Amino acid sequence: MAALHKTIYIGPFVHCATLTELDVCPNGTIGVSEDGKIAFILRDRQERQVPQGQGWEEARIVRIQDHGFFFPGFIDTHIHASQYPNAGVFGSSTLLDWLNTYTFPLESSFKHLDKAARVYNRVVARTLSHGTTTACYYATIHVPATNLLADICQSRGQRAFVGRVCMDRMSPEHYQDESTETAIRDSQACIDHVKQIDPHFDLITPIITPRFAPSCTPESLTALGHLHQRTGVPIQTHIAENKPECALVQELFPESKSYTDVYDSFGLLTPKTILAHCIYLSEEEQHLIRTRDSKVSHCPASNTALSSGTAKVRQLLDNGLTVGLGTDVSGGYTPSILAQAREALFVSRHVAMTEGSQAKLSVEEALYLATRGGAQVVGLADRIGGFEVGMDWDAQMVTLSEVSEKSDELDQGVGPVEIFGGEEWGVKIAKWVYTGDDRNTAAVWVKGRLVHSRGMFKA
Ligand SMILES: Nc1nc2[nH]cnc2c(=O)[nH]1
Ligand SMILES: [Zn+2]
Repeated sequence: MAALHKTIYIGPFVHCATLTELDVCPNGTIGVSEDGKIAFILRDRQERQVPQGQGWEEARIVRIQDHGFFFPGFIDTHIHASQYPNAGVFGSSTLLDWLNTYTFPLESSFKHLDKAARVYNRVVARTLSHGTTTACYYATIHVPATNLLADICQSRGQRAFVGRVCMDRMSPEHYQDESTETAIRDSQACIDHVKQIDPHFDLITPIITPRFAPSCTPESLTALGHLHQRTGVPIQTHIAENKPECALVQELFPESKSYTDVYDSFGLLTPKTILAHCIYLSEEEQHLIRTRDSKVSHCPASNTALSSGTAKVRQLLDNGLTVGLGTDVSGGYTPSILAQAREALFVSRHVAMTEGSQAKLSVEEALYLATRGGAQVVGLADRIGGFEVGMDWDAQMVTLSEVSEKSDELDQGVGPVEIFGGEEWGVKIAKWVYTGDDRNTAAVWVKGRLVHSRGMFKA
């Protein structure tokens, strides 16, 4: 479902021009046609020239309130929808014991479809409320629940990549694929389901999801490589997240040169592969990923929460890798990509404490990773991540309100960003990134369809 009506969005808009530069248009007008695509962009309200004779006279108008602006929707390149009930629950665990203690028991409960329905409806609604217009979801091993997640994303209007998790070892027997044959059969069933509900993958795309190398036998990795080759469906997995995990991979795949080489040797390192974490990668591995044009999902909150390590994002970027942000719920504690931008900024400062100040990311760079970078990671850079004519209107309305005269009264329901008037755009954006939350996300659209709204915008 798209926009249904021509709509003209009037007010400031902000998006990323390059990795290091924002494009701020304080007096913008953006026309979005019925198919949800941007039809025109005018940069100066005084000279506004809406196209004549094409029905734009009757278009709906959406105006920005207060100190707000339109911003591209966020792209979460790595999130476990099934782990949402555990967001914030990780204690002092690290990856491998966290999987056994918290994660497998929760995920295995998704054999009950009523549980899946409750959690998946909530996580899609919640991520939309944080401005996430595209999400790359890991579900569980269960076919009915995974298909239900695809259905829910479609009906709620979120653009999504939905993956049935493949794993046939190193988890309780009741929560693993019985065999390579059943793993492939079940993955194919989930691909077929998406083909049925969205034949051209306009909104929902299936994604082949080997959990990570230790969870998969060489036989199933081989078969998943073939499945990718046969179907062209993208791939997502984890890599080099934690030191004991890397040691385990070396032990399980002694003939492989590296963790990256494991995926490469099974045909799983392709331009359509999204690799989460990438903390402990040698220069050689980064070079191999670059050569294969595989993509990186940086998950800073998760990497800190599970004390996995600090990903060297500056180095990854300097080595020519394509990087987006992932919440990695529930390794990560929040479904907010705005929070990931903030966490990425802080993690880069921790890296800078040992590697030098060039490691620090800027606010502009963090926002780039959250939007354009994410769009490149999911292979949709020509459709989402910025505002250009011909791109889809996947956008959020951010509202920042000015502190009132009676500054001792806190307005209920107004977001936490404190604007005092006279702030320049760079300051406003920095305040949003460092102090904002979902209360500042007034409305969210995917392909021109309103998929979330709150507060004043709702009236
Ligand atoms: N963060 C994270 N890493 C993993 N590695 C294998 N499975 C997982 C998972 O569920 N979350
Ligand atoms: Zn993960």
